[in-house]
Amino acid sequence: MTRKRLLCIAPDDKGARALLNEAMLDWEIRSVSNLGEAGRELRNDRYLVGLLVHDREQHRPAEVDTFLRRYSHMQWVGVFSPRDLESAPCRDLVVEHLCDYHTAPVDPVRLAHTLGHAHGWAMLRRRPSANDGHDDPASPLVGGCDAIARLRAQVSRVAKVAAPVLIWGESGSGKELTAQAIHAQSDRAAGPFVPINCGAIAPSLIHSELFGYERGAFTGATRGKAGLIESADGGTLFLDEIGDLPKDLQANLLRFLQEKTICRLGSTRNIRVDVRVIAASHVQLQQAVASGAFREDLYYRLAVLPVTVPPLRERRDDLVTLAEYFFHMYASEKSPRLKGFSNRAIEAILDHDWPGNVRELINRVRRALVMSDGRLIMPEDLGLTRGIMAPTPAALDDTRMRSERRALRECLDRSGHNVSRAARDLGVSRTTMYRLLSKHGMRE
Ligand SMILES: Nc1ncnc2c1ncn2[C@@H]1O[C@H](COP(=O)(O)OP(=O)(O)OP(=O)(O)O)[C@@H](O)[C@H]1O
Repeated sequence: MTRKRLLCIAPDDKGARALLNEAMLDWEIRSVSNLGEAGRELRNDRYLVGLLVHDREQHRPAEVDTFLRRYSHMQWVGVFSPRDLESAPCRDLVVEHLCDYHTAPVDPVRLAHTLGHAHGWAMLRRRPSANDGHDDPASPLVGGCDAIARLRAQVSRVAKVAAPVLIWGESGSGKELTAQAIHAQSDRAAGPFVPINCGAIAPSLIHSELFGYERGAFTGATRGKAGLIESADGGTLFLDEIGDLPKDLQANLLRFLQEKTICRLGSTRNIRVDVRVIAASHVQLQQAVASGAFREDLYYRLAVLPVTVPPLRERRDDLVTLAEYFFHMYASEKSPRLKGFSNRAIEAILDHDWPGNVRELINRVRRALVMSDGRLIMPEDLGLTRGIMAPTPAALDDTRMRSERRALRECLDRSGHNVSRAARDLGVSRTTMYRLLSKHGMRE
């Protein structure tokens, strides 16, 4: 049997030891003297139960409130002097955050009983999940499923070399986070990570944004300015939605990748820049190459190390881990009474197809933190009650997308992933089939 662990926050260690006597021999107890130390301990280690011995001199109610909000996934028991409990802010702390409290002088045997009870509750509330997503605390990519383990392994491998990386994945699946992980594990980690979304900048501005300009290069250029490539010197440049890069700039980027120099707009001087390029796209670039929208030579330059981020629906084992991770990440936005997800909410999360991937999950969890007024999040707080909600145009779209995706997947499986045969079975042309596959971000 694993030992029960307690984090005790008490101003003096002797006082804490006196409280936690022989009745708690089966506990592993760590005692700290203030909230700062407690925060450090909780960032490094996991506890289910905490004991707060309140000290009026040291603990400002607002600070304690912020601290307990942050660690609201734990069960907290408090010890207060009778005088403390006369003050309204202290009483609020008890009501909002604690599962139980004792008034000093404390009976150690009763306290041990309360803490045991709190531990029992904490164990009941804990959901077994894939390593709680902590099997590699150094990686920002949360999740323990095979697909994420493979992605983490790929990240470690490509981080060791300097060649360009091309990340493919649906929108919101974690491409930028993957790029950040590669940068953080590379020998450029101390240098800058500069992201740019090629689809979000007006085509007329991308050139000067990427390559910079000299004074007088165009009307209004009263001063010269370094571009994003230059500002990433010594680090990593992340080019998101690379498929949206205009054709003329594709040629400039290719030249930069080949020669490692850039030339600012309005200048003839080449500047040497040491930058690793990671590009990302939510569409299959091969199709853009086939249609002539993307330069083939640039594609092969960028795709030296291809990395695929799997969509969330292919990481079902991680859904609960991720939902709980974001619940805690945004815990400061919730009412302290809200303790977690109801079983029905978990079922709804597992049942949903997540077309918007991890970003959609974050948005739904944050919405639920604000909308829920009970102790547990319900499916309706997440906006995941299909039967009850009036169908909106967005919901209809969602349904159509889902059935299209299902039909595509089934046909492809039946045809042994032969696109021509799957297209025939569906009664569509091969071109339409490729368009559908691209629309749904499915690779074949
Ligand atoms: N495995 C993960 N663990 C924790 N957070 C994640 C994970 N994957 C994605 N996220 C979070 O989800 C959000 C969306 O991820 P990100 O921006 O990396 O997606 P993207 O694929 O680059 O999206 P887009 O294509 O729209 O630019 C971010 O807040 C990111 O931190």
